[in-house]
Amino acid sequence: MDNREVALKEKSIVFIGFMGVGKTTIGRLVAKKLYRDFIDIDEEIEKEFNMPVSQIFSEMGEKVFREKEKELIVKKCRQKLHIISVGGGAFLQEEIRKECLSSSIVFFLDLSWESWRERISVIIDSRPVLQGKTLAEIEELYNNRQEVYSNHHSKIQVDNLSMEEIANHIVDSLKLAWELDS
Ligand SMILES: Nc1ncnc2c1ncn2[C@@H]1O[C@H](COP(=O)(O)OP(=O)(O)O)[C@@H](O)[C@H]1O
Ligand SMILES: O=C(O)C1=C[C@@H](OP(=O)(O)O)[C@@H](O)[C@H](O)C1
Ligand SMILES: [Mg+2]
Repeated sequence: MDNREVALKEKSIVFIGFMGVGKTTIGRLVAKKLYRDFIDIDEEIEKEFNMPVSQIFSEMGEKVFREKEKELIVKKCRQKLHIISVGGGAFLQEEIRKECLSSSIVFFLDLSWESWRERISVIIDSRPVLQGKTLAEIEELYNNRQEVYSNHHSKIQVDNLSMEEIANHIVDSLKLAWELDS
C-alpha cells in the first residue's frame, strides 16, 4: 500500500448541487454504507446558532450564515474520512470551492430543472433563498448556479433514481476509484 492510495481513501467526500437535489439524504446514506461519520453543514450551523436556517437568515442575515458556512466547511474538509453535505450556496464562495476541491473528493448531484420543479413544494418552506421568488426567478437562479457546480471531481445524474440507487452508485464508483488508485 503506497501513500497515494492511503491519501485517496482517507479523503473526505463532499456533496454539492442545487437546493433539494438530495445532498443531505444521499450523503447520510453513503456515510452509513461506508461506516463513516456524516456531517451536514446546515445542521452544524443550526447547532451553532441553536435555530433553524430560515431563522438565522431572517434574524441575523445571510452574511452571518455564509461566514459560519465557510468557517465550518474549511474546518471539516481538512479533517479526513468524513462524508460532508454542504448547502447549495456554499460553492459560490471561492475559498470553499478551493478548499473542498484540494482536500476532498467532490461529488456533484445533478438533477434536471424539469425533475427539480416537481420537488419544490417539499423544500420551499425550509429554504429562505427560494422564498418570495417566482418560478421563473428560481429557474434563473438554478441556471446561474450550474457554473459553480461544474467545479467537481465526479457528477451523478440523479433524475429518476431512488435514493438507494444513487447512494449505491456513489459507493460503487468510490470503491472502484480506490481500487484503481492502489
Ligand atoms: N432520489 C430522490 N428521489 C426522491 N426524492 C428525493 C430524492 N433525493 C432526495 N429526495 C427528497 O428531496 C428532498 C430534499 O432532499 P435533501 O436531501 O434535503 O436535499 P438537499 O440537501 O440537496 O437540499 C427531501 O424530501 C428528500 O427526501
Ligand atoms: O442554496 C442555498 O443558498 C442554500 C441551500 C440550503 O442547503 P440545501 O442545498 O441543503 O438545501 C441552505 O444552506 C440555505 O438555505 C441556503
Ligand atoms: Mg441539505
